[in-house]
Amino acid sequence: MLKIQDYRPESFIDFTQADNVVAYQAALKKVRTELVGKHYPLIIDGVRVDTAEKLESINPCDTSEIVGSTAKATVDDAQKALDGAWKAFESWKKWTPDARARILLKASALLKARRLEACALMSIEVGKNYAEADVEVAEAIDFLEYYARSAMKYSGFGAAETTWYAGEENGLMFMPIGVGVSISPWNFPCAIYLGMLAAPIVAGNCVIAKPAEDSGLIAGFVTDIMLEAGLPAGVLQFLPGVGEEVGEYLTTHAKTRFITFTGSRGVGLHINEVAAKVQPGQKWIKKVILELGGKDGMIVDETADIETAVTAAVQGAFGFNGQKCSAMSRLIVVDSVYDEVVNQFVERAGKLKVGTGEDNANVTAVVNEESFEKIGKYIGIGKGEAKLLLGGETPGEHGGKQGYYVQPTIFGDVPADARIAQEEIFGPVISVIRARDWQDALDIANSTEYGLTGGVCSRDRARLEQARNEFEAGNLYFNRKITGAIVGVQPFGGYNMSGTDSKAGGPDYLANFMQLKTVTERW
Ligand SMILES: NC(=O)c1ccc[n+]([C@@H]2O[C@H](COP(=O)([O-])OP(=O)(O)OC[C@H]3O[C@@H](n4cnc5c(N)ncnc54)[C@H](O)[C@@H]3O)[C@@H](O)[C@H]2O)c1
Ligand SMILES: N[C@@H](CCC=O)C(=O)O
Repeated sequence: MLKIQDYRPESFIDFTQADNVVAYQAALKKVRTELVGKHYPLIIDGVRVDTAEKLESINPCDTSEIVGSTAKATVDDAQKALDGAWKAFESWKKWTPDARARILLKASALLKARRLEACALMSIEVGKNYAEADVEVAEAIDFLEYYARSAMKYSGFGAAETTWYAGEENGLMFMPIGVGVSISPWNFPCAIYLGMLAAPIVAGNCVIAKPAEDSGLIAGFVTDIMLEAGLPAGVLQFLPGVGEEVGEYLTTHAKTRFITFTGSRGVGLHINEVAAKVQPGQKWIKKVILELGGKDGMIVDETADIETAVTAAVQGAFGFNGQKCSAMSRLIVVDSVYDEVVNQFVERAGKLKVGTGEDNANVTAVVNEESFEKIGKYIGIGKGEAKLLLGGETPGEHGGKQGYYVQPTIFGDVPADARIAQEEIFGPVISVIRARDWQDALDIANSTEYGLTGGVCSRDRARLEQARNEFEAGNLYFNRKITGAIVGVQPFGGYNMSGTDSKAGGPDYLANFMQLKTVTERW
C-alpha cells in the first residue's frame, strides 16, 4: 500500500503576478529552442519507429509555422502495437496496484517539473493562452495523482464488500481486462490524452494511445514522461495516425478488448456501432467508453445576481474560444432580465482581446482549417436564423499573421430549435435564447439531444433544487461558469448523446477498465 498524503488538486498559477508571466515567456523561449521542430516517432514495444509519412502540427495562430511532426502509423504498425501490447500484458497484469501507481506518481513529479514547458508547447501547438494551458497541465497532474490513489481501492481479494456466508469464504476481485485503444481529441491534448491512458494502465491494462492529428507533439511530450517514469516496454504504445485509418483498424479489431474514446458525437457513435460487431476470432464483448460533444446551456433567471451571471457566461462561453465540450454555447435568459443580461454580456465579450496563445490573448485562433470553415458556416446559418449582436466575422488573420481567427460572436433572440441552438459548433459562437419564465428556461435547457454540462444562475432555492433533479446534464453548476471541472472534485462525463457518463476523475472511473471475479471456497 502506498504511503502518501491524501489527494489534493494542484493549484493554478496566478498570471496577474508579473514574475509568473516572465516565467511563462521564458518557457515559451525554451520550447521554441528545444521542442519546436521536433519529430516524434511511433513507440512500439519501447522502440522508436519512424514511418515514411508524417503528420505535421500547424500553429493555428500563425499557419505559416509548422510546429513539429509525428510519425503517421499504418495498419501494419497498429497490428504490431496490438501484438506487442498483449505480450506486455502478460507481465503487467501481475504487477501490484501500488507498484503500478508509483509509476504514475513518478510521472506526476516529472510533469510538475516541466509544467511550464508543457503549457508553452500547447500555446504554440493548439493556441491555448497561459491560464487555459496551465489549468490543463494541472488537470493532467491531478489525473496521475488521483488515479494512482484510486488503484489502491481495487487491490486484494476483499476490495468490495460481500456478505458473510456460513462454511465458505466469498470475495470479489477486480481484474484488468487486457489491451485497449485510447483515442483522444486535440482540445485537451495533454490532460485528456494522459488521463485516458493512465487510468487503464494503472488498473493493469496495456494501452495503444492514438492522439489527435492536430496535437501530436504534446502527446509525444507526455508519452516520453510516462516512459521516463518507468513504464515497461509495450504497456503504452504511442501510435499517432489518422483516425479513419489506424483508429478504425483498432476499433474494429478482434483483439481489441476495450475502447476509450473522447471526441465528437459522430465519430463516437460510429465507433460504438462498429465495435459492437463481433469479428471472427473475437472472444469478448468490447467495452466501449465514449465521452462526446455538448450543446451546453446556462440559465439566468430574474433572481440571479447579474454580475455573477455575466462573468460566468463570458468565462464559460469564450474560454479557449469555446472549444470545450463543456463550453456554454447557449445562454438562456428569462424575459424580464433578458435585455439587462444580454447588454452586459455583449459589452463584456466585446472587450475580449483576440490574438495568439503566445501573447496570452483572451480569444485565440481556432484549431484548424476544418473547424474554421465549420464555424464560418454556422455563423452564416446564424445570420439567417437570429439577430447578430456581436462579431460575426472570420477574419482569418490577426496582427499581420494568417491564422484561423474567428471573432467572438453572439446571436440574440435565437429560437430554441434553431440549428445554431441545437448543433455543436465548437467555437466562439453563442446563442442567446429568450425564455418566458423559469420553467420555460428549464424546458429549453433540456431541449437538445446532448446532456454534458449545464448551469443555473439564480437565487431561488426551490428552482435550484428543481434543476438539481431535472436539468439533464452530467455536470451541473449553480452560480458560476460551467467549465473547468477539477479532478476528484467534479467527476466529469455526459448524459444522453454526450456520452456514457464514465466520470473521468471520479471515484469509480478505474472500474471502467476492470472486470470483477467472484471467488467462493467452501471449507
Ligand atoms: N465529453 C468530453 O469529455 C469531451 C472532452 C473533449 C472533447 N470532446 C468532444 O470532442 C470533439 C472535438 O474533438 P475532435 O475534433 O478531436 O473530435 P473527433 O471526433 O474529430 O476526433 C477525436 C479522435 O478520434 C479519431 N478518429 C476520427 N475518426 C475515427 C474513426 N473512424 N475511428 C477511430 N478514431 C477516429 C481522431 O483521429 C481523434 O484522435 C468535440 O465534439 C468535443 O465536444 C468531448
Ligand atoms: N473537463 C473540461 C472539459 C473537457 C472538454 O472539452 C471542463 O470541465 O471544462
